[in-house]
Amino acid sequence: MLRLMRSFQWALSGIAYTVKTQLNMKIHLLAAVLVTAVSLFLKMPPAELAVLAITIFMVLAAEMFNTALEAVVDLVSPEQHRLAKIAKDVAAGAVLVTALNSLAVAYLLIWPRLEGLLR
Ligand SMILES: Nc1ncnc2c1ncn2[C@@H]1O[C@H](COP(=O)(O)OP(=O)(O)OP(=O)(O)O)[C@@H](O)[C@H]1O
Repeated sequence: MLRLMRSFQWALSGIAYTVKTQLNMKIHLLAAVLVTAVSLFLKMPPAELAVLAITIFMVLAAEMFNTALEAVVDLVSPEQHRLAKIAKDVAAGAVLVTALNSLAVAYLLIWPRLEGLLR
């Protein structure tokens, strides 16, 4: 039980590290809070809220994997290296892909409802 609690604590400190050190993570979290508030205000059905939740957590998890990979690359290759650049750029690209996906999901699920309200 103690081991489980320690692992949980370490996982939380990984989340805290990412929020503290990565500006992008702060931006993702702000966007997540705004999208959640708007979707609750719009009284979206549970299935659509679930899609939004999956989308939001995918972006946050991708940013954390990116941060972890950056740390490993800086550890093993503090000097410039072609492969270090590939690793960092591909990981950053993965975050961008999840962010683009979140824009598509917001456009498909939230925009039609907001547009309906504004009419
Ligand atoms: N050891 C390295 N060798 C080669 N290129 C690197 C290395 N470290 C970083 N780069 C490249 O330099 C650019 C900037 O990387 P850097 O890590 O400074 O910022 P970042 O990727 O935006 O991450 P963050 O700002 O979150 O620390 C990226 O294209 C990255 O791939």
